[in-house]
Amino acid sequence: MARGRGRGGGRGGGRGRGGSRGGGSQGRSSERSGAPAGGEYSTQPIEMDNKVFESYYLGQGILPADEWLPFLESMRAPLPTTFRITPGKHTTPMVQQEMRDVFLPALTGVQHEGEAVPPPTALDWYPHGLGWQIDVKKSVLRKEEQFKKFQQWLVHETLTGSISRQEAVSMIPPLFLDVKPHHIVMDMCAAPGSKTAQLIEALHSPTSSAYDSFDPMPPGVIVANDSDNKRAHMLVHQSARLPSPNIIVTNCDATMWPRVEVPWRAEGSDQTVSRPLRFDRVLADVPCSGDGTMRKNITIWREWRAGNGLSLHALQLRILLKGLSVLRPGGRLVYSTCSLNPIENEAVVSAALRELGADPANGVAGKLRVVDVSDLYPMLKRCKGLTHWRVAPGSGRHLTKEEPKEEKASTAPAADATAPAEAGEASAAAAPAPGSAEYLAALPTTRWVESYEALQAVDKSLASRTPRTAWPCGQEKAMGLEHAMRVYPHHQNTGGFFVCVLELEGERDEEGQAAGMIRAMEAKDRQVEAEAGPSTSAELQGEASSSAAASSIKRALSPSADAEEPEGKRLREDEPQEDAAEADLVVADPNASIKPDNHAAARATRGKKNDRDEGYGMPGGVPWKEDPFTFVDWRNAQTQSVLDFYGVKPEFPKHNFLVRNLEGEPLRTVYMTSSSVRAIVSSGGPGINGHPSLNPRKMRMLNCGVKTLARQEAGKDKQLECRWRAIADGAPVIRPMVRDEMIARAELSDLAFLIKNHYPTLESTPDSPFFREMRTRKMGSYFADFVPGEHEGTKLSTTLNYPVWRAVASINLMLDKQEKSALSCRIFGRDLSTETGERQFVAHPNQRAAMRQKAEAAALEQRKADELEQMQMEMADAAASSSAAGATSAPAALSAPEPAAEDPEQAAAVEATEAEVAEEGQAVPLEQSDA
Ligand SMILES: C[S@@+](CC[C@H](N)C(=O)[O-])C[C@H]1O[C@@H](n2cnc3c(N)ncnc32)[C@H](O)[C@@H]1O
Repeated sequence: MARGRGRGGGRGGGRGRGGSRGGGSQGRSSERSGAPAGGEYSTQPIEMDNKVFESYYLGQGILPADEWLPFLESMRAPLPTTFRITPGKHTTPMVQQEMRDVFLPALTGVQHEGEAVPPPTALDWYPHGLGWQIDVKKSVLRKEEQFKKFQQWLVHETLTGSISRQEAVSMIPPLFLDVKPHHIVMDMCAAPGSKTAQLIEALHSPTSSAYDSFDPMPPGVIVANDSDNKRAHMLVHQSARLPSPNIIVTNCDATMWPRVEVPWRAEGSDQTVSRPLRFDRVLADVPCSGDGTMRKNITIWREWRAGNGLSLHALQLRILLKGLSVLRPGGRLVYSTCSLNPIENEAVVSAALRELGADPANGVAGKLRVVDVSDLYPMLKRCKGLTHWRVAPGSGRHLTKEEPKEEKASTAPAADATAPAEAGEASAAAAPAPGSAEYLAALPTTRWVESYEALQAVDKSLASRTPRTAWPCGQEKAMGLEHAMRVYPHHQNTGGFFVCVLELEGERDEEGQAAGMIRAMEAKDRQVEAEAGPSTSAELQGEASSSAAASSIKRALSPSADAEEPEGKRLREDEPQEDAAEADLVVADPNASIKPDNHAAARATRGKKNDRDEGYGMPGGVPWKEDPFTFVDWRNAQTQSVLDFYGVKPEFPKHNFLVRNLEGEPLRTVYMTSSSVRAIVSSGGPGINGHPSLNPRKMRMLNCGVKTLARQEAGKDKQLECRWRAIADGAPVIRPMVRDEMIARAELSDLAFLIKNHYPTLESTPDSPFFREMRTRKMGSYFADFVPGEHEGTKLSTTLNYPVWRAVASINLMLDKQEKSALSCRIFGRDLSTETGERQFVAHPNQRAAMRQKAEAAALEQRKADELEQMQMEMADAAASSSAAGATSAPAALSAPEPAAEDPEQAAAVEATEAEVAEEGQAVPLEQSDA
């Protein structure tokens, strides 16, 4: 079971108002309601009180006794909203500055109904001051103007990927994973993707928040996986917020992660070998009972029982062991849960350590060690991992004798929470009661069973259903389990979390796994190019008449028959349903939709129809039906037109263009991947059912790379040399590798004009050097560098780069409306494109989907009308010329209609569609994660 809905989750909402519902629990019920197991929403207030929970954790001794009450109090308080500013984007300094210089002062000293409202605070342990927290009531957010504005900013910047809303504790595991740009990283249970976002950020901007530290295409790879198909698609949306050529999204049961073969070449060698993919870093943020999220998922209060954690232990261990099996020697794995239960935490790690040979009693360290990271992030308050815990496998009276009431206090926490406390040991003197004696006496009895053998003796059937590894082996201290970290809510006003950093024995591998894969791909590319011999693009243009290309063009013109753009399809089908409170700071819990996935492994085995079926299962019951992932032959005429027009430098990765059709033909959208991603995607042997390679199928790949080029229709007057327009997402990757003439220097005033005016005609543009220059250019895609400067009292202090489209008679900044509006507000303090200056963003996914569909339908209609008009004109031309020449052949236009002309109106329609698609791709707000 995953944390959240099902047995124990729900949607977080407003602040509990303390309506009491019996049981003397004044102030412990919440008007927040939650979804019960059946999925129906309850309007009943939920009691934030569970005596079984208290009895269990007091018995586990997870905290010193004097911390028990503050802990409980904190667990009942609403969780503050936390967010991170995305590092390394060129907008990062602006967003940081807005937070520090605009919002922080505006939100300081605010009074609401006579009470002081606390201002936002920076998370002192989060690097570069990028993490923030705000702890105010919903009523304040709704009523106070400053907070309303702040909230809008937060939602808008989240939609554009400049901010990620994420629970503070969820930010911890990726920090300790210590991802470097050359690492191949696996996020085993990644959805909805808040930690994946951090991993992507770390790969591209490892050491600093500054844009100059940003590497648009580092050597490494992030594989983001989730077994739940719908949730895995959330990862596709998530990765679209932070576009990267280095990402692969997969939909596997992590316990069944396949053997993936990749080409690899050692430094200095001239031999490429095929070897299994190994990861430098693995994040195992496993499904868990989620009781560390009770401040947000209040239904867990009602549903909590000891068995929830116990039933997940085996799955968690299997995921961890699989993660370790794909980790390279010397590699690092971070195991984490948002559960406080040692059965899901220390017990899982202890079992893995033993599985990998740790036997401290006999002086054997084993191949795996728990890393002491106590010197890292010292401002982060955390407790040591437990070295002893107890197991309560059931509630039957036969399991243990009822403890005498006076001994009940023995289950209260010991002063040293990490010290072993024998089951049933009476230590009342050392354990001050968390409340009165009566309070303790009223707690229900937890049936602790001392050992697996003791359980077998009293209940064989229960023993057969209980994992032996749930019990400690007694060597936990020697195995270093106290180096694990427990984060408790009352220490820093957060949720609860468990994090353990593990490293496999092995040589330090400074270069990482990606380097050998990239060497292998480069060697292959050199060989392919040498074999092909020198080829001019003029020669290659002739190949465009091949039948594959012709049929592809036809498909491109007939979108309904086109299998491309699977994402668009998915966006509609898998739109995450979020509640109406989405635009509020406290957003719906993404894990509310997690269902238990205990049987994923079994389903996966059943899903294998025969030995030739490399699909290996159907997580979530969904078969793998993805369009092929095919790299485009660099000699393809379309690719050549791109290489020629953009005048790419020798280092341009011309072999790394990827499309989603079998023919490898660029039709509408072309993706770019890193060479390391290409090594993974294009390998594993020949695919089946015509798929070019086996790995994507084995990995149940959903998506990879970054959208980089979009097809633009040629104008009537055939001015368009290259039909491929740079997309903003992929622009940072290709911009550094195009000829200088493709990049035009522009001023802040030019940016203001382009924001204000949508597809302005060239005649209407100001007489600035940038627009003068653009008027002389051929129709096509260019990059504008907006350099630091001033305009009407506004200052730009960093260079911004965006693609622009030079149409026949107009020009446009190629940013979607939402992004343009955010940019304008950051720089000019208002949206210059609207009369009111209000921000323009669409927070709700259903609205976004509707808008996108409308724009697509309008563009399609427009295109059909244009095609018809074009065909009629050409037929008329052909008829005129054939009658003039006395010829009888059919008009050429009948067999190959020319695409419609590009004029400002049509360009605007296409751009609107593109904008909506782009918007859709980026627009899923980064949920306040579970994580
Ligand atoms: C705790 S959530 C992960 C949160 C995520 N790491 C984040 O930061 O956004 C656990 C995830 O594990 C997934 N899951 C459950 N069983 C799985 C399995 N056998 N293999 C892979 N993923 C699994 C669930 O679908 C769920 O999305």
